[in-house]
Amino acid sequence: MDIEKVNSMDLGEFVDVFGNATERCPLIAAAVWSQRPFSDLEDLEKHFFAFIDALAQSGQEGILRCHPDLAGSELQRGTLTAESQREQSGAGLRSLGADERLRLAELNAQYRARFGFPFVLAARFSDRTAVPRELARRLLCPSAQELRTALGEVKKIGSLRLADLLRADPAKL
Ligand SMILES: NC(=O)NC1=NC(=O)NC1=O
Repeated sequence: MDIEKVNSMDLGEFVDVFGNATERCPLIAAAVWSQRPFSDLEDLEKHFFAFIDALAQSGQEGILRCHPDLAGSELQRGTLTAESQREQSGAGLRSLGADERLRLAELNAQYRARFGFPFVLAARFSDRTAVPRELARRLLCPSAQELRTALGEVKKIGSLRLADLLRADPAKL
């Protein structure tokens, strides 16, 4: 899809296509739409990120809370969004052993209890051994630093998803 096609979209089309660039946060796409026209993918991405950066901390934490746990109940139940499903499967999280899954569930629960939002990491840059290692490491970080780190992961996920969408053939959308 080329950027001219993106710039020609009405609000409904734009949110249909880009609404899940940030997991379960279509509001961001609805806000970014009004910033068109975009010069290229990088410019589009910049507007998504600027929206996130401009939010109050409560809004930023809200974005994190919209993310399903890695290897959590939604993965088991098959209720993940298509993008999350692909990302988590690609990291090998669908084939964890019972003990691996239990350890991740425990670490996710500790993390959420400490920070008040779920552990978020760009699964496409990770794998089944790195996820628990990163979770255990970040569990020890100061809250303010961890919020920044987690939002950085949201941006990595968004960047990959936007790149996929811009590469996608509109006929298949
Ligand atoms: N909690 C998460 O980090 N979730 C996810 N990361 C991804 O890359 N996809 C997800 O669903």
